Amino acid sequence: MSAHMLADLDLKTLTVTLTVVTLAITLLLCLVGWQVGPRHGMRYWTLGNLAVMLGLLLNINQGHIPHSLSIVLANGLMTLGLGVVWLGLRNFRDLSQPQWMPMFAALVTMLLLWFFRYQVDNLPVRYAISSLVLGGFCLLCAAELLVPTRAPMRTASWFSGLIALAYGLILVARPAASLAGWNGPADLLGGPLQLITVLGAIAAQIGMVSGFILMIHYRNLDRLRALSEQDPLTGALNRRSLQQQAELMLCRTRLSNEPITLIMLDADHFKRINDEFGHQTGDEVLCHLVDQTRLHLRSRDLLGRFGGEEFVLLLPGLNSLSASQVAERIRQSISDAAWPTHKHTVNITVSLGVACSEHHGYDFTTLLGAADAALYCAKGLGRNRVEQAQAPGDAAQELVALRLLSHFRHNLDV
Ligand SMILES: Nc1nc2c(ncn2[C@@H]2O[C@H](COP(=O)(O)OP(=O)(O)OP(=O)(O)O)[C@@H](O)[C@H]2O)c(=O)[nH]1
Repeated sequence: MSAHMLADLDLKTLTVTLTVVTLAITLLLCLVGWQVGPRHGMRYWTLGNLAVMLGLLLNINQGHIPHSLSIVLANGLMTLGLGVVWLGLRNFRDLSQPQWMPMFAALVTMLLLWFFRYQVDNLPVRYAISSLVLGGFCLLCAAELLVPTRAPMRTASWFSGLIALAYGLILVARPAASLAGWNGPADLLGGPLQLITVLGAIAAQIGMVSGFILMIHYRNLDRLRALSEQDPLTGALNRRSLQQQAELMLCRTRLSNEPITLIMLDADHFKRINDEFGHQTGDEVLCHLVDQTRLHLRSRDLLGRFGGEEFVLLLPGLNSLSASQVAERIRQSISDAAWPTHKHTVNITVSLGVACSEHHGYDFTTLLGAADAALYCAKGLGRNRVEQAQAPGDAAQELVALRLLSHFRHNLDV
């Protein structure tokens, strides 16, 4: 925008526009808040914008209402509003929300403005105080937004954060510009820097609030995705997404020619735990099994609930020997960690079958079948043990015998 165009703009019209934009945005936030409920900081953002809008309304009536309202209270409300927006961002990130801080900042701002209006009438100092406090809160908002997060949340959060940072820097630079003599006392009420500040405020309002709404949208998407992918009881992947993610992982490891191992884990005599302690304890034991298992997994490993008390693990990059060692550690830690309920201590063990791509290839169903057969061996050989899958064709008859033995022991409950 050229200096001529800027000179054609008048501050009052721009400030009225900013007030109307803030009002529209507050209404929009109310509507969004209605849909998403009180969570996600939305209530703070709506209240914050409402306070900023009331402050602007008072401010544009300068000359028609007393300065105690149009300057002192107006700036107090704007400070409070931006502070409350900052609280909303902390609420969104599940951080503590020191509610005293915006109120304290607003009170101090009002006291100082009152002093520099009614005791010592000094416009540049008032200008510096309001710029520094409002700019400070914008920078605090930027600090909450420009944090490492995963895509696509990062796009929305950093978008808002960069806007808050840019606008915060403009605001705190204003007193410096005055000190440097770029903005004389006459310019404070309508000079180019003041016009740019108000234009910037309109853009920042629209940009930041659009970013907030996107942030809520991405968070809801994340939650929906987690709901559709996770087993609601244990938090492990559900069977459908286990299969999808396993097939992708198998494809990738085949292309990179890495080994990958599938482990099937099954709780021993789980029916007995349900019968003896009740289904609720049974459910808690399943969660405990998953927690214990996770302790031995890396972030890239997959853990899914295949059904009932049966879980599948996929360990990329591990051959059968290393994966069997992981399986053994899981078995050991579960059998060592008795599960204390409020009434009893439940001892639980697991059996595990291990099948590696080295012998069984990269097809999910084939690996699963091989690990399942190894699991049957582990059950047939007395449970609470790890068995490696036989190479294909090695021991078909032996497997049939072990399946029968496993069924027999299961029926006898030994
Ligand atoms: N509490 C609880 N129980 C479940 C859940 N899913 C399956 N089960 C129970 O898990 C038990 C599985 O029993 P079985 O298949 O006979 O196996 P098991 O008793 O563990 O015996 P082995 O596997 O042979 O050691 C059944 O009693 C199911 O009702 C669940 O989500 N919660």
